[in-house]
Amino acid sequence: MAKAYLSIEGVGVTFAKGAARSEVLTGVDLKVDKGEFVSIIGHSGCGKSTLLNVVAGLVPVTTGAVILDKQEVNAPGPDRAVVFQNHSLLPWLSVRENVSLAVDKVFGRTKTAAERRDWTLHNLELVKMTHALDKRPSEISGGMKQRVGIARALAMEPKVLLLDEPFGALDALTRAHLQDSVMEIHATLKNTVLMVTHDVDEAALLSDRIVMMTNGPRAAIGQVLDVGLQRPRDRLAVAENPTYIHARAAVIEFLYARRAA
Ligand SMILES: Nc1ncnc2c1ncn2[C@@H]1O[C@H](COP(=O)(O)OP(=O)(O)OP(=O)(O)O)[C@@H](O)[C@H]1O
Repeated sequence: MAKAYLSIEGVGVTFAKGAARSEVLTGVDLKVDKGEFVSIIGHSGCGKSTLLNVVAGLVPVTTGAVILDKQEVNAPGPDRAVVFQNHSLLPWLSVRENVSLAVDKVFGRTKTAAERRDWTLHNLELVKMTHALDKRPSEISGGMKQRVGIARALAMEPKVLLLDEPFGALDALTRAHLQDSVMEIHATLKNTVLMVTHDVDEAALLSDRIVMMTNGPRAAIGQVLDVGLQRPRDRLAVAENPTYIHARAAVIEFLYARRAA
């Protein structure tokens, strides 16, 4: 059998503080193919971000391993770019500089200065932010900041894009625009994406598969749903689509009937 591109194998995480230990994740197994968009959903505090942070290399596993493209993950790296809920842009740098800093770091040896400039612009074009190149983060909206964060992550050409509730702090309309942008980018770049979300509609609209986690402590994967919706997906059209309605209902049933917090 072909090996998965990203493989989470028997991952368990226990946090220890002094004598106190809390086992947050146990026996998490998940295989993600190249180009797949996978969402992780579950009740608050079950360990979704912890799992994403393990893949990012920010939290060490207590048991098991994460293998990405045949290499074991044990530290953060540019092959796994993370976009967090609250933007992490540097306030003293412009939009362009926030992205070019990452581009220079990753491609300083392999691309010329002109290529790096073009690459920075190209990624800001992908998220429709070239109108604000010289603005600082304090001068742009929350949605725009998340767009820049996504451009910065994409510009690193990661093997996996890790999204930790990237739209969680945005109003509904901005959120919808950003979700559409992420779908367009995914259609163009065919990148591999792992996204944590609380939002059932978002998970059903964006994902190929939805990973549903059991409640913590000792959270594990309870069920994995194949969404089975054709792409490209249109948010208005899917609302009437039986496959979408079924996927949504299955996640709601898991979260609120079988795993009520
Ligand atoms: N560094 C840490 N040290 C100790 N405990 C931690 C640490 N990080 C997370 N936890 C604990 O692990 C559990 C899972 O947290 P995590 O943030 O992964 O959950 P989550 O499902 O992403 O939550 P939410 O949906 O509310 O963001 C929580 O009980 C949290 O307090």
